[in-house]
This record gives sequence, C-alpha cells and structure tokens, in this order.
Amino acid sequence: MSDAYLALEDGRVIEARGRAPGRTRGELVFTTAYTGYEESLTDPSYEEQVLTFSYPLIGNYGVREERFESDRVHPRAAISHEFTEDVVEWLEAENVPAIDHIDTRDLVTSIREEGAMKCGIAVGEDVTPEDAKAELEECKGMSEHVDIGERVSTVEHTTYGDGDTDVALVDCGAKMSIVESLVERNATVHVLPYDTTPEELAAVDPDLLFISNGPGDPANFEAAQELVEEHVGEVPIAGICLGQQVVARALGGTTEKMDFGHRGVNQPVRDLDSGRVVMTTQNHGYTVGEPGDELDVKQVNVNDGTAEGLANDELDVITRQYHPEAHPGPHDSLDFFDDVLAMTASGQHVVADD
Ligand SMILES: NC(=O)CC[C@H](N)C(=O)O
Repeated sequence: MSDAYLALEDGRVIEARGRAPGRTRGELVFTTAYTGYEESLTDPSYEEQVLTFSYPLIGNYGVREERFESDRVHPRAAISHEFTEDVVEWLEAENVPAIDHIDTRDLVTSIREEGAMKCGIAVGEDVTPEDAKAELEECKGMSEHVDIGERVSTVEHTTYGDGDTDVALVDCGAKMSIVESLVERNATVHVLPYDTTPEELAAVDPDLLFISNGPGDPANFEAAQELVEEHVGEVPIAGICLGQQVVARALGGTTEKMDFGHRGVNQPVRDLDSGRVVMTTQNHGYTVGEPGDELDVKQVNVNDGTAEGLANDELDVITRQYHPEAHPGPHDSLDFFDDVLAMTASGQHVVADD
C-alpha cells in the first residue's frame, strides 16, 4: 500500500510517495528546465494542468517570493523525482497536492510518445488507486475549460510603472516578468481584465496593445481576440505565447493542439531574416497552424518548423510563441521588448472609440 497514486489516461496507475495531500486532476504536462521551479509553479499558464519536473531534484535553492510570477501556485498538482522540504511546505500551504519518488523519466517519455494526457492524483493516508481513477474520470480536456480566463485574470485595471509609453496588457494569465520587462523599458503598464471590451480599451487610449500569455485553448479568449480585430492598424499590437495564438486567430489564422507541446528552456528558434538562432523558454500545448493572410511567419522552431514569431510590419504587429521575458530561461530574446516598444515611436497611432 502506498499513500499516493497517479492514474493516467492510458490506463496505468503509478504508486508514488505522497508529499502534499489532496485529490485532484488535470492535463499531465512536463518541463525539462533544470532551474526555475518557483517561476513555473506560479506561472498562470499552468492552470488546470499537472506539472511534472523532469529534473530530478526540485527545491535545492529554496523558495523566494521575489521569483514568483503571480500570487499563487497554478498547476493543480506537482510531480518530481524528489522535492525538498521547502517546496513541500510551500505546496502544502497552497493546498496543491505533490508526489515524488516516481520514475519521471518514464512518465515524460510516455507523454512524448502518447501525447498530453489527462490524469488523476490522490494523496493521503487512506487513499486507494480507485480514488486516483475517480479523479481521472472527472478530468476535462483543456478546451472544455471555457471559463479559464476568469480564474487567472485581474478583475480590475491595475497600473505599474510611470513611464512615457502607455501599454495596455490584456491579462489572460500574465506573468509578472512581462510587466517588469516593460516597466524597465520606461513603460506605464495598464494590466486589464481578460474580458476588456473595445470601448474600455479605447478609454485607456494606449500606445501599444499587448496580449499576454495564458492557460488553455486560445479559442476560449474571444474578448481578447475581439480587441485585436477592432483595433488592429490603429495601435501597435504585441503578443506572447497565448497572445500570439489570439492575435493569429483575430487576423484570420488558425490554432491547433500539439501532441505534447514545447516544454523547456532550450527550444531553438531561427529568425528567418537574420538566420540567427536563439535558445528560448517555452510551455505551450497549442500552436498557430495557418498564420492567415495578414501575418508573416518570421521565426520558426528549429526542431519541428512551427511558427515561433509572426509580424505585419505595416500594421505594426509582432508576436512570439516563446517567452522572451525568460523567467526561467536564457536571456537571448529579451530584445523583443525593445522591438515591441519601438513600434510606438512614431506616435501616430490613436485608438478610435467609435
Ligand atoms: N504559456 C502560454 O501562454 C501557453 C499558451 C496556451 N495555453 C498553450 O498551451 O499553448
């Protein structure tokens, strides 16, 4: 008998060591990053997912609030080969179940071979394999979480910084390091709810419209898509990760689910104009399929050729599928924020409120 079970969609039930108690379910995903567990566990993009760390020891440099990307832990549960006490205490305080002492290499290989799958977890003194299976039965697919934006977004317009450029950051589950990257570059960042209307955006009258990263299926962020549809050409537009997907959908492109996604801090991306390759941080399960007539593919993933950067120079639109803010991850692509803010330099754009 064990005190923790993980039930997988492929029918397996894996015994584990229980670290933080509870019962839950979610889409099983992974990260191969060897650092950055504080950032990943607080990244709102992991809402409704169960995060497996493939690096075998998680917690070896403590838990520091200044590294947090939001005010809470977002994955529904966490899995590693070994969690330190620091991390276990943190997850327990946040009511997030955690398990370790399992073969995470085997688990990640299964996800890579069989694709992202649903899972159920049960941790506690009296739990049985049936409890984990019961959780799995209740697990929804990512696209079915139609209200996911509501659970990760700010409710109120919140302002950061006091710079010369007004950026409207539509919060679909934004990482704090995106806000910081803009504030550091002399921006005032208006973090707006995920369901901001075109009229509410016009009242802010930003110099730049920025769609954030976020969890789940980009098709469930219709309001953000409408903002792009309504204001493209009037104001420069940028997007990161879910933001790229939303911008593409708004401008006639398509998005599709990947088998297991891009999940780590060593994803190589080639810029098609310069030929330069950068190492990037990624955690996404959807990708842009067709970019549509308005957007050019400017950057591609070296491993599988998927769209990593889109742009329309005349309409002033630039997006990235990866995370230039690099928390965690290599800083190769931080200049994205300079490029984005450079689009505002002409000052010719006015958001019309009609
Ligand atoms: N990091 C993100 O913004 C993730 C985007 C989206 N939820 C996906 O899985 O593809």
